Amino acid sequence: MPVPVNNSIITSLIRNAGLDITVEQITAINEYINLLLEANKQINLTAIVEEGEIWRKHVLDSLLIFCALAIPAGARVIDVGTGAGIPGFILKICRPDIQLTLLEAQQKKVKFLEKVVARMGLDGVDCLWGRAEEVGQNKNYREKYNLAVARAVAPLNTLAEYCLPLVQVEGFMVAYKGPAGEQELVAAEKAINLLGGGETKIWQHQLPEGEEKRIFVIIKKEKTTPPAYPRRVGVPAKRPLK
Ligand SMILES: C[S@@+](CC[C@H](N)C(=O)[O-])C[C@H]1O[C@@H](n2cnc3c(N)ncnc32)[C@H](O)[C@@H]1O
Repeated sequence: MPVPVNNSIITSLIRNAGLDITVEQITAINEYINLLLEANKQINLTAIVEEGEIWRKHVLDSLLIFCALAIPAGARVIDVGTGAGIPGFILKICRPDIQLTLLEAQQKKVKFLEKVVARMGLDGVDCLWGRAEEVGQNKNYREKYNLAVARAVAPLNTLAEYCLPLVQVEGFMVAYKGPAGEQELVAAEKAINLLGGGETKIWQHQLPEGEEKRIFVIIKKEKTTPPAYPRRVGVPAKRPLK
């Protein structure tokens, strides 16, 4: 069992970023972290295993979206390439009103996601095993979300092809990026436009202590995505739109 990080340290870490968190939410996130670290002994879910670093680099980073974008009550949110459920689970714990889909290509990770949902009794979470290229062509998911988020999945031009087909017109996609986020946005501008994206914004923040630069690329969907996108599995990564 990991040594719990002091609640007041967590609270000040999060408050210093302009956010708030309740004791109940800290407890729920700790429960998730314990499940994550336990499962990580069997399957590779996270390279970060020190609890304070999990709070800083996974939890705080996930929560920063609340500074970058107002997410409407009851929003339908999809986390594309969620891995162990980051940022999706963290957002759901802090905003239980959202309807969350966790999309992940690796079945063993989806089994972990399902275990977390069952153990923590989370409502309104759908764990979906699949590839974004296929799910984006499925009428049950295509253009059904107010918000698509993705962290550490693909360069922005590929990621836009994974995410934008899932977002309804007037909705948003948010890509969690590091320092290369701005350059990736320049390289992805044509792809974003072709896929129905419109206005784009950058919101940035330095994580405390390590001071890693975090860039959030926020893309508003303004037109329907043409039916040809997303292309077949593997094509958006092999031949990114230019
Ligand atoms: C580096 S992990 C990041 C996981 C998590 N988002 C995070 O920030 O910790 C990338 C995940 O995206 C998944 N992935 C990559 N391409 C995908 C696709 N086309 N459709 C669905 N999942 C995908 C991988 O299986 C992997 O679990």
